[in-house]
Amino acid sequence: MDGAWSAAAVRRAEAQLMAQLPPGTLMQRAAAGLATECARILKRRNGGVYGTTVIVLAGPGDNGGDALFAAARLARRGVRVFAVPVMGERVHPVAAAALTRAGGRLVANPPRHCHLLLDGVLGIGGRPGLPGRAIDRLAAIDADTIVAVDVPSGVDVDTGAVPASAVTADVTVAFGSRKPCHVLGRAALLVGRLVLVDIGLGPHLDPHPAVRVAGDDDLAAWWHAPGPDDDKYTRGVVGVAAGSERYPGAAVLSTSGALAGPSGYVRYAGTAAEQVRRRHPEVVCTQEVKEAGRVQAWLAGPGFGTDEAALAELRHVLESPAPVVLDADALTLIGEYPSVLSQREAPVVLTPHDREYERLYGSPPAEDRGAAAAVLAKRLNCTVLLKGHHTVVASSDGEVWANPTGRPQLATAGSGDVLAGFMASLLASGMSGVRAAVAAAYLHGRAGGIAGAGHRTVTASDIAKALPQAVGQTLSAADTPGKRR
Ligand SMILES: NC(=O)C1=CN([C@@H]2O[C@H](COP(=O)(O)OP(=O)(O)OC[C@H]3O[C@@H](n4cnc5c(N)ncnc54)[C@H](O)[C@@H]3O)[C@@H](O)[C@H]2O)[C@@H](O)CC1
Ligand SMILES: Nc1ncnc2c1ncn2[C@@H]1O[C@H](COP(=O)(O)OP(=O)(O)O)[C@@H](O)[C@H]1O
Ligand SMILES: [K+]
Repeated sequence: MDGAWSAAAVRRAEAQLMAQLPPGTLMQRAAAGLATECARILKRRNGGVYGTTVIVLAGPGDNGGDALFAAARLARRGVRVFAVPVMGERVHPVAAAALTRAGGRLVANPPRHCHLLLDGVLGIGGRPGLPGRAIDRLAAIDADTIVAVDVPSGVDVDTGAVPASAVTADVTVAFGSRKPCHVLGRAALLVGRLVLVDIGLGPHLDPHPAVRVAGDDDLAAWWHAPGPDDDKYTRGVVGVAAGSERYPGAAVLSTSGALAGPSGYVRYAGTAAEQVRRRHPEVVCTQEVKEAGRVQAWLAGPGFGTDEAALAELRHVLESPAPVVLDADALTLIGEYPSVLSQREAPVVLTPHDREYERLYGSPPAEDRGAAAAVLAKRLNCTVLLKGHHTVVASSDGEVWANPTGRPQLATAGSGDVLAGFMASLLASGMSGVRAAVAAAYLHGRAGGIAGAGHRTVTASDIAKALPQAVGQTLSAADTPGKRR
């Protein structure tokens, strides 16, 4: 499991590491990694490093120091470097001297164009928002590539919120570890491509990051691959209560998602039985939840309606001792009748988008989306998967995960139905609520990538079709492909 660490946690780790090293070592490691990445970008875009132009926006702290030391390394390779102090004249004095010694210049008025702009305004010591001079400079300079040093300046490092102006980077070179702003909220959209530079912080970081980020190895360790003694029941039976006469498609799509998961049997209960059977002959269909028989997990809600009949079906699902995923109309019903959840003991995963979140919580999610998911999870004693460009999962005891695989093509009608069906299958196979939510978002995002490769348009059906390949790719990429049950 990877993760993102808060500014305070990074500082604690840095303090431990710095105590073992000669002064300035860490900053030199950071600057060396940053200069290497800048040189790579300049070579790729301009065929070489020599003779290119780099502008540094330099703040007063160590973030500016990193940028200036890196720029000094570039200046020694023949890059024309112009550094602009953006908070009065305050800049890291030792780094500024190193830059001038290497032939770079500190200027108030840089050229209008540069091949690469280094954003060294603010790092983990920054409060949200940019100083005025930095905003003016960013607007006036035409840069081929903007590289943010550690974080895009102006973002809220610990939450990913962007309450005021901030830099939009093409590449962010982060030191030691990810920070929450790299993976959460609007800030994550300003990061561009993230490059991590190892400065030796790893062993000193708290084992519990502020935000967890799953990878292929986690998915493989959690995945329940069938063993020789398994049958379709022992692999888990998933029940899908979705669709209505008006929205039969939601039933078809959520059963598509469920069929792509690891469980051995999919039951469908609802009025779209005919359409589901026609599209998926392997699904066993009934008209009502009560007739469906035993399952190891339920999904309820997509295209379900919010009338009396839907509420009654939701109650039947919640009476079952099996874990459930509640999506779409089921979330609206929970918002209206929160008491239907009160007797629940088995795990519940809620999968709201922002409008559904508002129905459940009473106000839209805060810009700190990790905290927003966590407060709702705590209040309702459920796992919450808060959808968005960077989907977040929170457990009721405050564990927060950010999904690293999403992409905008996933924003297509019915995509959430596929996600919810797939998640219910993971739950039925025996995964915990949090893992099922994290794993479903991860593989759904990856399936979107497979379906949308080469800029192809993507439909929800395409995502469902790509899910088995996403699973295959993920398990093959990991060291240990799937555990036996
Ligand atoms: N501590 C270390 O050993 C290392 C730190 N590194 C770098 O150091 C950075 C952190 O440096 P600092 O702690 O000096 O902090 P910053 O460089 O982030 O800047 C802090 C300064 O900016 C001012 N400031 C903060 N927010 C502002 C705002 N919105 N508007 C105007 N002024 C604002 C503060 O008052 C303070 O003077 C990291 O992000 C990283 O780039 C790296 O060199 C790796 C090693
Ligand atoms: N801009 C975006 N970038 C990446 N993923 C997105 C974006 N917008 C939405 N998504 C994802 O697309 C899916 C949409 O689900 P949902 O809103 O429930 O759609 P529907 O109700 O039509 O099925 C979610 O997985 C969500 O995280
Ligand atoms: K920065």
